[in-house]
Amino acid sequence: MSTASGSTLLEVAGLCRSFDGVFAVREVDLAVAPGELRAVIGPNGAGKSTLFGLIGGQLRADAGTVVYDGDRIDRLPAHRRARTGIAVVFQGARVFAGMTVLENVMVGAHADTRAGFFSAVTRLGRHRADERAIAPTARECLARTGLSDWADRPAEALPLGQQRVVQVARALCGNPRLLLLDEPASGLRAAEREALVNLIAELRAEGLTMLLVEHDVAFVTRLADRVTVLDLGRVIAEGTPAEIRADEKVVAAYLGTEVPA
Ligand SMILES: Nc1ncnc2c1ncn2[C@@H]1O[C@H](COP(=O)(O)OP(=O)(O)OP(=O)(O)O)[C@@H](O)[C@H]1O
Repeated sequence: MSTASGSTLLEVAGLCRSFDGVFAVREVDLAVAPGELRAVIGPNGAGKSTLFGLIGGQLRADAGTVVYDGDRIDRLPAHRRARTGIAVVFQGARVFAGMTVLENVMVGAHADTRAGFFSAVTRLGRHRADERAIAPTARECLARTGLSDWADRPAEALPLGQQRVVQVARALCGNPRLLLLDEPASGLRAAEREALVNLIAELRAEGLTMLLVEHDVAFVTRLADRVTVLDLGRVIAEGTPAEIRADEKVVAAYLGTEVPA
């Protein structure tokens, strides 16, 4: 099937997923243009991570479609979606201990899924020819993310903020056209968040299409072209950051947690 127009890279329609009979994601529609940075926000339990998994392929939809670059991908396993050019940075993902920063990033060229990372880790070192081919790309990704000086350090020795940047560099190593980020700023200190905001802004300026799932409204409203707001699994609002901040339904959904001015 080929439904996406030239102005849409990712098109989600009527997407539903329930757990134990309760909807986590309900009739969600979402269309992301090439080069767009789309944020998905919502209070705890709104369905953000579920939607993320339905797009990345870690979860299967009960109903609805996910069309990427004109093709339906909702029945594909995660590693096949990755091969089409969708890269994922998972919530709370950790670097591989016992590997350098460069090696961690090189895994991204092999790895298609979280499970795939482990086979990729064991493959690294066994296929020296592959390594020689991938290393220049990985070094480019390190340069792009400001990590070049850390290339040969043990990844687990880096501060958490830079470990998060390693995850982004690893995702970039697969040369994605769509980058999915699930709460990349969680647990980071203010200066680390600032560095991450700047990095994501640079990737946006380079034209990379991104879907950023985030609990922190202030973080995304500084970055996003458009914001989709979920509450109880449904889209309750979509618009520019300014429109979203002024939306009464959004303010009500976040009642008590304060939508920043
Ligand atoms: N694997 C699962 N099994 C059962 N219920 C689940 C599962 N995953 C999610 N849910 C439920 O689906 C709903 C949406 O959860 P989800 O994690 O997608 O929300 P979220 O917006 O990402 O929340 P948070 O901001 O707290 O991470 C919640 O009610 C959650 O309890």
